[in-house]
Amino acid sequence: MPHPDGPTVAIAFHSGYGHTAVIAEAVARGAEGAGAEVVSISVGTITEEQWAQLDAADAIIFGSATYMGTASAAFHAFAQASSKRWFPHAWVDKLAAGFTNSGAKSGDKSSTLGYFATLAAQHGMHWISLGLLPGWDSTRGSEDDINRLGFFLGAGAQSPTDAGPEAVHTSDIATAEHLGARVARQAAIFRAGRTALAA
Ligand SMILES: Cc1cc2nc3c(=O)[nH]c(=O)nc-3n(C[C@H](O)[C@H](O)[C@H](O)COP(=O)(O)O)c2cc1C
Repeated sequence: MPHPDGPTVAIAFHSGYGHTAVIAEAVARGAEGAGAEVVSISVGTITEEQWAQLDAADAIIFGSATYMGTASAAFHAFAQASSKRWFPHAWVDKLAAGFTNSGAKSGDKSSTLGYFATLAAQHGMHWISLGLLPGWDSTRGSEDDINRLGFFLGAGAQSPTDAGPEAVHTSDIATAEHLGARVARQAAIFRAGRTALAA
């Protein structure tokens, strides 16, 4: 349930074949569970009303499948269209975070997350990292550990290329829920801080 004075977290994502959409839903669940109002926007079909929702959000979480070592073409088209917001510094001081999903365990997902962080910096946003230690990095670990792929910049997920969205890994879903909750909490802190400073 959104908290009445809670932050608004927007998720701006692209998923060509539905796997990354499962991760986006998990991010949304996590943010909602932490008291945020959540707006999920599939950027390939973004409308003027949805651009306005991004402008009004406290935080924007960027998400895309990794295609050819970066975000999808549809996500890049969205990012380039966001230059209209860059000119007037419309998104400055919002919080930002990111998630991606790909076929290989690595698959150059770091490159996609790094791109999201650069996009956020270009807009003057504050980047929120994943905030988890790596899972599955010792003999006691397993692929069921949260953050099993060991990312720091954001949430990473791996889905087999020959299976549908139902095969998205439960650990990656839990990791994405964590990211959504963390961004919602940080956004609530920023919101409360701004209110306190303005009083
Ligand atoms: C055009 C294209 C490029 C891809 N490039 C990569 C890549 O660079 N690294 C990787 O691990 N997987 C790559 N994949 C696999 C996708 O990332 C993977 O299937 C992912 O689950 C797709 O997510 P989606 O269903 O949200 O589109 C690529 C797939 C396509 C269609």
